[in-house]
Amino acid sequence: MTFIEKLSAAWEKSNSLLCVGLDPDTKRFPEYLRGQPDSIFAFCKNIIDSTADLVCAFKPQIAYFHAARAENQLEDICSYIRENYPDIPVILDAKRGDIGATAQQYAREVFERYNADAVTLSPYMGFDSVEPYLEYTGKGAIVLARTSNPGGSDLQFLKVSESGKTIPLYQHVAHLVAEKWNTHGQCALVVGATFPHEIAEVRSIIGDMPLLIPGIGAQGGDIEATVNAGRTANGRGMMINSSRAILYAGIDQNENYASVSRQAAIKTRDEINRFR
Ligand SMILES: O=c1ccn([C@@H]2O[C@H](COP(=O)(O)O)[C@@H](O)[C@H]2O)c(=O)[nH]1
Repeated sequence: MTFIEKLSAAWEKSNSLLCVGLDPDTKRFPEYLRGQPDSIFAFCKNIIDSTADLVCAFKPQIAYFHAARAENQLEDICSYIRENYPDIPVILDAKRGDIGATAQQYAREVFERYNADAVTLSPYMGFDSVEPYLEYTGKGAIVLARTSNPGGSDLQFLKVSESGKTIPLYQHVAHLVAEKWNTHGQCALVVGATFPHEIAEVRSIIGDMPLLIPGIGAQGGDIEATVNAGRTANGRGMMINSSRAILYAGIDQNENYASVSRQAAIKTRDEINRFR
């Protein structure tokens, strides 16, 4: 099954557009897990088990695993999801971008070592930096267009000329991905929930291509405006990510933290669904 087929089936089965982000910050772990071996795996496993029926995807953020020298635990988490929740796509948030030869190695890492269904990519180095990921023909390539952080405007709002028109760079990226880079139909784009106007602009360029939308929850993005701007005609088309607001909702509850995370995920899913 390709990434897009798996995502479509997950939207259908879960009736959810929520993507839970796995950003395990050991400093924020509940007391009982701190200092335990493999605490990152244990923390994420509990979150996964308590939210799996509420999500259309999980998105591990690779930086948290690298910083803690915990790549082996990332491998275990990706395997755990595949074995126990085979219908849920795993998006590895790595924001890769490098020359082709190096990109080949990164693509091996994400698709062979971690066996993720999709990866996030920076478009800054152009098509040959993205191509090695596209060669894994059933896997997803999710390209940054308009990121959720304020500093994204430094570059993404620069005006470029395309077909005689002047448009912001993030729109040019959306055109490139939709019209040229989507060689196997497995591409998607990242647009932040903190910029609903830009979500609508990108949606008008890319048709029904999926959007990965981080920025609700801890970053304060507006769920109603996000859904109104990004949904497709069938009320889908989005993986709306929340990480910290779900992961750490209940850390003061110690062993019960994951049940509080579940409540936070239910609330977020339901709020998203209210506006679909
Ligand atoms: O534009 C972007 C692209 C990726 N991210 C990532 O999403 C999550 C957001 O975490 P929250 O705790 O829900 O704020 C995190 O992994 C980022 O690296 C993003 O925020 N913005």
